[in-house]
Amino acid sequence: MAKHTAPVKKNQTITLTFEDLTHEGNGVGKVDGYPLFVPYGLPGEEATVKVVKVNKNFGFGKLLNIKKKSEDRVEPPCNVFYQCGGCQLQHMSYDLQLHMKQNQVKNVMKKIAHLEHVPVHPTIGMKDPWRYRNKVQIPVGERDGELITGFYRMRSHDIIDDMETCVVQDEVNDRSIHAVRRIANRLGITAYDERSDRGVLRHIMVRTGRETDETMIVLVTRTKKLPHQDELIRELTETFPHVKSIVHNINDRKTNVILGRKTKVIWGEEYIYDTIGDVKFAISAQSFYQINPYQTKVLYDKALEYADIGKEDVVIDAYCGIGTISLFLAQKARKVYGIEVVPEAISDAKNNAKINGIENAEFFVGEAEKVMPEWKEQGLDPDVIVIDPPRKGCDPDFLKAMIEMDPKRIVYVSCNPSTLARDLKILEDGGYETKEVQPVDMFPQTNHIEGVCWLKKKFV
Ligand SMILES: C[S@@+](CC[C@H](N)C(=O)[O-])C[C@H]1O[C@@H](n2cnc3c(N)ncnc32)[C@H](O)[C@@H]1O
Repeated sequence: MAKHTAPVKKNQTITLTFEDLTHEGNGVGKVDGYPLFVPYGLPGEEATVKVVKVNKNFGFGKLLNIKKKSEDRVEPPCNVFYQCGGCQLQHMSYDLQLHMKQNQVKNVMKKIAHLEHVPVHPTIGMKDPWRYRNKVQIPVGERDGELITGFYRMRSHDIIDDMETCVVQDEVNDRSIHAVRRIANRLGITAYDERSDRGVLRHIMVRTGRETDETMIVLVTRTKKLPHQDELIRELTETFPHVKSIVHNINDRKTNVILGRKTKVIWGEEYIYDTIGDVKFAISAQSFYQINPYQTKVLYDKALEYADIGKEDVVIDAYCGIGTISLFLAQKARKVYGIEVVPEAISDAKNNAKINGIENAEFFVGEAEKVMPEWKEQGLDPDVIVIDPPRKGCDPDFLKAMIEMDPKRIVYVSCNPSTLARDLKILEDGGYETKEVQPVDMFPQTNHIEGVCWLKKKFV
C-alpha cells in the first residue's frame, strides 16, 4: 500500500493562503489538500509561514510575514497580546470575531447534530467589546528585587512584567493591582517563588461590581500572616475609597490552584454587591459570578424569551450555580427548582433569593444526573426546563430523565457548541424539536463561544 506523506517538512518555509478559521481562531491554509493551522492567520491573507509541526493528517505553522493583508486585520491594542495568550483574537476585527463564532455554531449544528436547517442567528456582540471583565487574578513575582505583576507568558509560568494594562479588564481592577504592588513593594513584602516554595505574596485578586462600583481586593499569601497588614490596609483604603472589602486568603500548598482553603476578611465587608437587571447579587471572594455582567443580561434575557414562562409554570433550572438564571425565572414563574453540585454555590443562591425577597425558588445540592431521575420518580412535573451545564455538556442519565419529565419547552444555555450539538441530537431523538440558536459573545477578544438554544416538544 502506498505510504501517504505530508507535502511539507518541519522547518520548511512556504507561502500559504488562508481559507478559513479553526474554532480556536487559527488561520487554515492548505498545501495539496493538507491543512496547516497557523495562529494569527486570517482568511484571504497570503503569508510566509514556517512549518513547525507535521502530523499525519494536518500540521502547524508559524506566521513569519504577511504578503497580502486582510481588511479584517487590526492592530491589537494590548502591548503583550502576542505573548500573553489570555486573548486570542485581538488581531481580528470585532465583526469577524462575531461572524467566526456564528460560523462555529453553524458548523457543529451541521456536522455533529445534523441540524443544518435550524437557524443560527448572528452573534450578539458588545457595543464596546473592551474592559468587560469584573474579576482579575494576577500572579506576583520579583525581578531585580522589585515586585512585578502580570499574566504568565503563553505555556509558561514566566510573568510578563511589561504589561501596562489588561484591555479586557475593568480599569478599577487594573489600578487596584498597581496600587497593591506599589504599596507591598514599599513595605518590603516578598513575592512567592514557585521553585523554592518560599516568599509571601502569590496572587492578587480583584472583583468589582459593575453597577455598584464596589471593589473587593483579595491578597493570597503562602504564609499564615500577612506582613504589614495594618499599613497595607490603611494605604489601600486611603487610595481607593470604593474598596468595600479586603480579604486575606492563605494558600500554603505547592499548587496551581489560586485560592487556598482559608479566607479571612481583614477589613470591611464579607460581600460586595452587583446587580444584573433588577436582581441583586452578593459576591464573596470564593463565589462564582459571571465575568461579563453586561452580556450575562443579554444571554439571560434571551433564555427568558425562549422559556416563555407563564405565571402558573413550574420550572427547573439545572446546573444553576449561584442561581443567576433561577432568580430571573422566579420573577415570572409559580415555582423554580434549582439544582447544582457545589454546596457553596447553593448557599449563595439561597442568600441571593433572600436578598431579593424571592420566595418561590428552592435550591438543592446534588448531581443533576442523579437528582433529576429522583424528582421524576417523585412526580415533579415541570412545564419548562432551563439548563446551563459545564463544557462537557449533560450526562446521558440527565438527558433521559429530562425527556421523561416531558416539559413543553427546554432552553439550553451552552459554553461549548460541540457538546451542545451532541446533546441536541439526543433531545431531538427523544421528541424535541430545536427551533433556533442564538450565540452571544460573553468573552470578546477570546475564542470562547456561548449560545442559547430553544427546543419545543414535537406535536403539541
Ligand atoms: C456554566 S455553569 C452555570 C452557572 C449558572 N447558570 C450561573 O450563572 O451561576 C455550570 C454549573 O454546573 C455545575 N455542575 C457541574 N457538574 C454538575 C452536575 N453533575 N450536576 C449539577 N451541577 C453541576 C457547576 O458547578 C457550575 O456551577
